Amino acid sequence: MKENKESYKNKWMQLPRNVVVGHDVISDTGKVCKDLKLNGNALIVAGESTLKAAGKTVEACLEEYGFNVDIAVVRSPAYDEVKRVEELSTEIKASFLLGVGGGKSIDIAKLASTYLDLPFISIPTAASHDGIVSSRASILKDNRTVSEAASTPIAVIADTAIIAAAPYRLLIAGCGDIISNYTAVRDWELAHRLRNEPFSEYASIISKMTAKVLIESARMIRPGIEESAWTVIKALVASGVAMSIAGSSRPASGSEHKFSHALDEIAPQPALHGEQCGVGTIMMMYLHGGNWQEIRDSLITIGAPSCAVELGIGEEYIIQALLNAHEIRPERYTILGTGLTREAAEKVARITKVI
Ligand SMILES: NC(=O)C1=CN([C@@H]2O[C@H](COP(=O)(O)OP(=O)(O)OC[C@H]3O[C@@H](n4cnc5c(N)ncnc54)[C@H](O)[C@@H]3O)[C@@H](O)[C@H]2O)C=CC1
Ligand SMILES: O=C(CO)COP(=O)(O)O
Ligand SMILES: [Zn+2]
Repeated sequence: MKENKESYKNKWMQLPRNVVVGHDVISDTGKVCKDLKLNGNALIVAGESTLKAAGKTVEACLEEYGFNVDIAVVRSPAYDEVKRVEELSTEIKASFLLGVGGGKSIDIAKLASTYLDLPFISIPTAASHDGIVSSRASILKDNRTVSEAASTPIAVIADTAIIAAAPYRLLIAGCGDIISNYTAVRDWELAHRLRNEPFSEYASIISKMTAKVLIESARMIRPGIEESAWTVIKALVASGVAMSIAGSSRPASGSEHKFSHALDEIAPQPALHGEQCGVGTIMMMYLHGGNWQEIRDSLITIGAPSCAVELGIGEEYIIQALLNAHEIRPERYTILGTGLTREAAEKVARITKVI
């Protein structure tokens, strides 16, 4: 019986073909696209500030190689933005998309290209998250973050000069997103033991290794230094590869991410994704009975937030997010189980000095 063409797509490990990292690699964008045999019309998907930081350069480099280029400026990673990008892509008969910016721009471009079945190129302008190469997109649906399967970029172009020049806070956020892999993998192992959830040794080892290497190099992560950008980008790429191998965000998203997503829903001014995940990791590592002090010390060494005050979020929102967290993606079992009591939430936040 001829297997349904679509079925293999639930089993594949989709990885990017070319990952280009280095000083001024952005000027190779046209060549990278030509080498990938891409032709025709390109659609750049970027935010306001990332259009200035890199989008206009990408446009010029593509036009130099004969591509027609259009630009979509996006704001929040919501479905209506994805829809708008899809419609524009269809209107201009785009043959490929390029996500230029932080995680939100990249996710919107990633998901729109998935729906359109078009090639997608990821051009991070900051090392702030590990969605750079992943086969996932985290999109807002009714104010709740949902993680969707998406097409892995066919190429990643990470210009370390641009990334090093981005606000240092973004690099620190990327470190937080990587360090969070420690508790994400512990949650995954727990779900495998308690619920026989499918588990990938390879993906979990790669994911833990990114956090270990980053923590060991915490002292050399500094603002404005391309070497630091390189170190974090390599970790983010490896973490994204772990997600692609697992075919889910499990290696990089557990209870600490549920906490961050819960904060996004209730905090008046959420902090950056990676900053919230870092603080969540401290508390979830405590719940796991692990070395939460090491996590906290590493975040402090890097200069990342380690408490509510440094996140700029009130204590009550931290407690409430801890109480709500288990309801985010309830099918994903973590150390939060069926939820914390208020006493337990206050205790973990106090003992770990988050509040
Ligand atoms: N798909 C996946 O596997 C993953 C997705 N994510 C998603 O990514 C998002 C978080 O990404 P972030 O980058 O933290 O948020 P973001 O996309 O909102 O970017 C943060 C801010 O940095 C600015 N920025 C980026 N590059 C800049 C530059 N070079 N110069 C000046 N400003 C610059 C952006 O304009 C934005 O204001 C969340 O929505 C999260 O859910 C996070 C991890 C994995
Ligand atoms: O942020 C991510 C990994 O760092 C993606 O995780 P989610 O699947 O929770 O959106
Ligand atoms: Zn994350």
